[in-house]
Amino acid sequence: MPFLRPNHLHRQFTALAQAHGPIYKIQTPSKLLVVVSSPALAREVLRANESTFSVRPTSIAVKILGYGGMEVGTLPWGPDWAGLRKVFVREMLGGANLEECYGLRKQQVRSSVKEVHKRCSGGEAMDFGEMAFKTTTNAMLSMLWGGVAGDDEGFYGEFRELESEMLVLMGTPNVSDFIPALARFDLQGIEKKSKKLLDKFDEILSSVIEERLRAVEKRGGNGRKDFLQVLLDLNRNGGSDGESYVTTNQVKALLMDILVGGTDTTSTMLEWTMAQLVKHPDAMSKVYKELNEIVGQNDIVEESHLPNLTYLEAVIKETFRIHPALPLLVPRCPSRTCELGGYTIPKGTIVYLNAYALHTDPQLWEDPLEFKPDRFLSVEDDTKFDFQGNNFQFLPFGSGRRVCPGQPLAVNTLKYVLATLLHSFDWKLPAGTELELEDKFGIVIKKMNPLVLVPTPRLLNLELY
Ligand code: HEM
Repeated sequence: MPFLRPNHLHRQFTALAQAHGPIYKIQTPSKLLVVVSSPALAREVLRANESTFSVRPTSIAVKILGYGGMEVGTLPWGPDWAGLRKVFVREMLGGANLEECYGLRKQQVRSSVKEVHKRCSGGEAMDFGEMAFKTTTNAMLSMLWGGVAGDDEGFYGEFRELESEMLVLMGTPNVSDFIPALARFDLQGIEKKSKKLLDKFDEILSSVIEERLRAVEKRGGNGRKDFLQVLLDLNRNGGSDGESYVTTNQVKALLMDILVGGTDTTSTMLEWTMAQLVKHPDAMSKVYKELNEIVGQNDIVEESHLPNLTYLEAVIKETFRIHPALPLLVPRCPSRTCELGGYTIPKGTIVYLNAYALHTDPQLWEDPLEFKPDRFLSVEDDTKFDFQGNNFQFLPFGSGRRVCPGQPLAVNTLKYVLATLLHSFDWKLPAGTELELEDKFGIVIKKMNPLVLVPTPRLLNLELY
């Protein structure tokens, strides 16, 4: 334990697997951690024994900030989790609903293009990651509650601050979690800070809900079917199956799932993908060629173009392979003592699946640390390396019954925003600067230094901006 370096944990876990094999344990003062790093063992955890491994370890901060452990990510496997997950997957992120929200996403993405274009005229360099975060957050917020607050700079700033505070609290190792006897002293103040932070989030969510209820009462409905309205309808009437009723706190917890689970992860991947493209001009030229062929320079990118952008998809997959946003996925816990790889795993052990180790294993991938998107094009069966975790060599969104339910939304948003920003602008490093790809550890693995780029318009028709 004292030898672990939090800043390089996924790489250190990978090196330990090379020395000690695909399953090993780390003993902390009160918890046993097990790290798994082979496709065969990942399959055992995520598929063969998935009902045993469908519980997540939780922490004091995560529990408080998830409305008392009410959100999909922390609920233990069982009817409550299954009910909420069904609402999430079918009612909110189901294909038809995602399509219905396209107009809302598009509005936000086009407004980012406008803003970048405005800043282009002076040859200004910009922090690409910051812009990616803002675009993604606004796109998500517009789907959540119609962008009521998404256009508001003050709200955006406040949200940005609250979210990063939340990630810090969730990611800080808490003595109270490791030594429960000390929990009542809250030595690091994490419990107190988490409660205070939840109050702030709750104030925002309550006011958004109240505002919507007032609007609906006044106008008899505002005609919009964003996620908030879907949830409020379920809160009032239940679902079409006569079940799927959600309480007001569950509505808030589900909104938090998207706000916190969806924005930082997706925008971080946008930044990494752009960084890899800037670093690899050959791949960048191929992306531009594909955009010219599929979209053309006299049109704008629409989501209907996305299925045909196969090279861009390969670039995105290759980026997920080398820079998985959650390299250790979200840990699991066996609900009973069981066997894994010939070892006994006691109930309650924290099991990490090291996706980074699987993604960079030289036995599984040729030149694993090289950026080669073409490797995803030469796969005959295109479901082989899908984002659903059907191949245990490639697990950026996990796999099995607890696979990331936001995956379709995340990949769609990532592709759409990236295709639009690339189609509209050329992106270069400011003169005299160099690009490095160092990362920093956190709940989400981000670039250590911001990606600063200079955009130049590439479309001749100015009306397209
Ligand atoms: C690039 C973006 C994203 C990445 C890399 C990512 C990755 C993951 C991973 C690895 C897991 C754990 C899966 C497992 O244990 O097998 C997960 C779970 C989850 N993700 Fe995502 N995610 C992303 C975007 C999103 C979005 C957009 C949402 C919401 C709209 C979301 C909501 C969730 C939730 C609620 C869970 C918990 C599911 C459960 O425990 O049943 N994620 N995500």
